[in-house]
Amino acid sequence: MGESRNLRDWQSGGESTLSFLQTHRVSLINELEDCIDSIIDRGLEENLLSRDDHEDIAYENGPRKKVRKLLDIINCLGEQNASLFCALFIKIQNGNFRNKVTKYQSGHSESIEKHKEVLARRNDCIKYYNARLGEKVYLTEHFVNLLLVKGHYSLEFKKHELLTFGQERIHLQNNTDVKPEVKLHQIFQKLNDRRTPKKILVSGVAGIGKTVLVQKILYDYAKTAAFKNFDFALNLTFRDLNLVTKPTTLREIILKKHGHLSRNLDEIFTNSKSFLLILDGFDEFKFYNQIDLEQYVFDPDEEARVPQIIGSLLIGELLSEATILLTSRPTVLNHIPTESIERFVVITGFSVSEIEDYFQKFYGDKEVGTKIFLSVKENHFLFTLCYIPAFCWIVCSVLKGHYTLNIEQPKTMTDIYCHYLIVLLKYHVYQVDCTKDEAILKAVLSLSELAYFSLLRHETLFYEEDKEIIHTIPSEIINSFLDKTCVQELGGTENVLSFTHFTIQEFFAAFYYAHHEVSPSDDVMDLTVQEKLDLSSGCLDLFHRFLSGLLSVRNQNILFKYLKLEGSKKLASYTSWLIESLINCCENGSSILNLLHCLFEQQMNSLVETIKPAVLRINLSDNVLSPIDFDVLTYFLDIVDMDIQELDLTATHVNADYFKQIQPYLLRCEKLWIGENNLDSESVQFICSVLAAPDCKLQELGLGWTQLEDKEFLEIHKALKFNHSLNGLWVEGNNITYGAIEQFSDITLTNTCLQYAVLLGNGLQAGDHTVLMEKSAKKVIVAHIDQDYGEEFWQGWWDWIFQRCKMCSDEKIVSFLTKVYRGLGLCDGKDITWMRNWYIEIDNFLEDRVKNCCITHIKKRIESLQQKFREQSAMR
Ligand SMILES: Nc1ncnc2c1ncn2[C@@H]1O[C@H](COP(=O)(O)OP(=O)(O)OP(=O)(O)O)[C@@H](O)[C@H]1O
Repeated sequence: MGESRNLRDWQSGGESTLSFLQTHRVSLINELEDCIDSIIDRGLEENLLSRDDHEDIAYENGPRKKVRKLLDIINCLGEQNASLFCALFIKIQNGNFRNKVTKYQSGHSESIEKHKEVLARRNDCIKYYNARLGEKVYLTEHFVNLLLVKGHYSLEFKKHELLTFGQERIHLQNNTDVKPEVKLHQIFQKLNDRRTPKKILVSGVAGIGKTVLVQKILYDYAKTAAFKNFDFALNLTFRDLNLVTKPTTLREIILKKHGHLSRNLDEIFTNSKSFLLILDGFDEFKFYNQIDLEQYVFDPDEEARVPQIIGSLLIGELLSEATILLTSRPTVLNHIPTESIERFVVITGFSVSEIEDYFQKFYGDKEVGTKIFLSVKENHFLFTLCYIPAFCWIVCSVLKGHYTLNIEQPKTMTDIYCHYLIVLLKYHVYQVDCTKDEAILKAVLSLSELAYFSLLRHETLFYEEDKEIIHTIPSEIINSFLDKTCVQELGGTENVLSFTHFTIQEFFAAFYYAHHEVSPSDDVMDLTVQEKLDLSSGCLDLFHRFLSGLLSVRNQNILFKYLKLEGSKKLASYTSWLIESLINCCENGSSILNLLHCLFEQQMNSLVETIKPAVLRINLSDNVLSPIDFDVLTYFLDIVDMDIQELDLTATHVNADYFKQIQPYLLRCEKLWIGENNLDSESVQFICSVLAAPDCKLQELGLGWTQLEDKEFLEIHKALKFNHSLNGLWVEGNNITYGAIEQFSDITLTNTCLQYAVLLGNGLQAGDHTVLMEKSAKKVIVAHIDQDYGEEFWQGWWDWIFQRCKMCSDEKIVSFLTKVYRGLGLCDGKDITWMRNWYIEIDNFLEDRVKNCCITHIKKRIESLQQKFREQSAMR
């Protein structure tokens, strides 16, 4: 008590505080040792101590040394500060702060602090699969929020996710109606549950961020006030646990990685309520199928095999009060005793904003990151898998050219998927199990066989037991590329497997085709097989691109280097098929986009040079084009340097930026079809500049159904005054009024080439046409169907309309044909035989659509349209 009086006597003796502290130094050390931690924390909070001083004191070994250090520091801080400290000592001694600590507590909090320091140090950097030596990626600077959802969702939704591509796939991530979101800080909290969950399972496909999430939890626990329910939190990885093959105890297991806790483990085990144990990467556990639930371990010091200890922890027999968080890829979930799991969390990865955030953080520059993000976003298929952080990492590293696999800079989508394959194998499978190369290669080929035959059967989801082949593939490979969904069925739950995404399945299917002899009845490249299996060419588009990319010399070399895969014998026959198909498409004007992608995948200019079609007709219609589509187009047109007889960009969402990119090629074009695009005035200006260019070759220009107004139409009129090539202008189904058409009709005075401007379905009334007919320019303005232009002219137009109808979805049919109907309505009542046939044709066509349409309101609209056509036909 004497010492205590010393401190209280501090102000009564009349001496200076500094000399008081010096004379009573010994007694003060005794007096303050019990509460030194509180003093320094408080000192820091009240700015009496700097962070550095606080750290210096905290690092001293033992409380008495800490007090000495503090007194030394105070000695240098001057009289005034010394007085403030003394006041603080007294306050703390009087118990004015609730955190006055006992001797035991001081030791306890010291251990926690020390442990937190260890965790913070261990987790402050993200461990990249493929980081360069010395390269540091700080968690605080690079962590991007991950989307976590509760529990399971339906198989229907899963299927939808698998088959959705591009931005749409990424947007599905935010669907909180189907997937209730859990925030990271809520992971251990009670959320409409009866009790706080103690056993938590976090699952997610390969590379989705499970390990990074674990790091984030530990780092936040160590460095912030988060997860403060836990005094101690620590993690064990199954990769390390695999190394323990002899019987052991939980204590020994923990101490192997957390030796600094040797003096705390007893306390942690007794007070397990505030202990968080994270077990990361169950899918990597060599003994995952040996979690023996018949024999438990009840005591942390009881010896047993690792699977038994893990099983006992999960089931709650060992440290029943502790919180256990287990992470795993989904494919091995049925080996986890899920009956004891109280919370299921699925990491679904990134959504749009997180992907953008990832890119910005990766490049360390917001602007650069956003720019690259936008270009990837436009790449429909590439963007699809960006919900997986590891895929984002591959895309970013590849685009930055900072790739350490010693592979030539990837150029195409297949290159990036190849990297994904190799990274998952090299940095995961090889590390889990150093099986020989041949075994891994064999397994990859078996997996690709599964992908191929499932593709032939239109299967994206499959039951494990139905697929013999699955049992022949080592689990490390299955776990890396497949996903598992648990569904409620009559009589219990069932596990349904799928590839991580359909694009991965297509990639593996192409891998199979490239490296296997397939029987003629299973040859998906054969048109009769495609027909028999009801595989329309569209559903094999990506398969074809991957096949071309995988067969390319570039990727064959990579596969040989990393998988020891012998070169495919199919390259020569494939390239001749590709060249022949491209030539056919160019000559007959059939859809060419996917073949251009396949050609681009080859990255072989000499191959493109062999393409010498008689004419060049490029049909890209009815695809919503993205910048990469224009890249593959320009790649082709740069090498095949011929005049373009026809370029069809109908219904492609082409816009001014794309027009700018393809300007040089437009000047090589004789017929340009850009109808059914919403053309803004900038795009129209652009077309006008092409028309007015002295070297313009355009003979026909299709601008039907492009929302043209009078202003734009008159711009075209102006440009045509300088044009010497255009014969026909097609502007059906726009919003052009009589006034503008009348102005346009003087075009024959300045332009001698133009022979017709087809204006069907614009704002003309029945009488307007007669007035126009009386004008001299009548031969140019074609606002209705009559005999003047002959059957052949109109038959060509009709064939085109009809072909468009066949391409259109039911919904689009209604809007498109309504405009055609309006156009036909303007035609006079002359009895034209061929028109009667058209009405019959359209009636049959609509009849067929009505029969097959399963959406009631659209069906009704088609029926009503059909009725209108019937009435129109009857009036003729
Ligand atoms: N939240 C995140 N923020 C930033 N990068 C992330 C994040 N999550 C994952 N990554 C990136 O993705 C890579 C893979 O993540 P991680 O290793 O955590 O995945 P995983 O789900 O544990 O995969 P696996 O099942 O293959 O072990 C990381 O190396 C990192 O580059």
